Amino acid sequence: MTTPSVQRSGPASSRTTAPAGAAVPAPSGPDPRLTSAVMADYRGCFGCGEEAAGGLRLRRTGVDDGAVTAEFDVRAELQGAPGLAHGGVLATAMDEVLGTAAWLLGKRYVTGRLETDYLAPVPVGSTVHLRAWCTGVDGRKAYLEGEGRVGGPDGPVAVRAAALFVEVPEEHFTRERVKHGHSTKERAN
Ligand SMILES: CCCCCCCCCCCCCC(=O)SCCNC(=O)CCNC(=O)[C@H](O)C(C)(C)COP(=O)(O)OP(=O)(O)OC[C@H]1O[C@@H](n2cnc3c(N)ncnc32)[C@H](O)[C@@H]1OP(=O)(O)O
Repeated sequence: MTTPSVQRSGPASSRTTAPAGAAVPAPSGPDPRLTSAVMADYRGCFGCGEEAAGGLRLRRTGVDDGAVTAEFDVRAELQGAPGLAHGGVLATAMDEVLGTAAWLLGKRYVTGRLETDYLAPVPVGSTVHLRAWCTGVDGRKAYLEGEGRVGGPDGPVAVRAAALFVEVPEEHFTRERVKHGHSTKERAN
């Protein structure tokens, strides 16, 4: 994935900045291992799942200039201050689109660190247009950045994020389910 030409108005912290010389891999699409029964089902995802009634219902829209694109509508139940999107909702949206960009690196990643800058209030009723891209991979660590704009894909940036994702084995997901008694078949029941 090539790093797109976006302007940043402030640096990520040292913990979310790729080290000099870190490779920026091309998006390879989901690794076949990610389509296992454990990893394939995101219907209940708070960020993107169509069955998560109170969730963001973020829609992935494609890849543009090396960045993953997505959008979501700020429904009334996603507000914090009256009439404005909750900051945690915007952080969740950034996590989701950054996670999608990490997914396209073809391995299993989880968020290790997420940094968010809030630049402008986001009104209820607006659509947030999101982009995320990888700035480098260093061993198990993938560095990603992203932004959310309002008023259209080229509108002003309202939220910006930088993150470190860490590659994990599939057992990362199964061992917690086993520990807490959740079955992968549970959702079908
Ligand atoms: C097309 C279809 C698409 C579908 C797409 C679906 C997309 C879904 C999108 C979903 C999106 C939502 C996504 C979500 O919400 S993921 C859910 C939220 N995240 C988690 O639950 C993760 C919880 N944390 C852990 O499990 C462990 O702590 C991890 C796995 C992260 C690391 O524990 P582990 O024992 O395995 O490894 P390690 O500790 O040796 O660390 C390894 C390296 O990483 C460095 N490090 C670690 N943490 C930090 C930190 N905070 N700042 C800076 N550095 C950090 C560390 O120094 C080390 O570096 P080095 O010493 O090697 O140099």
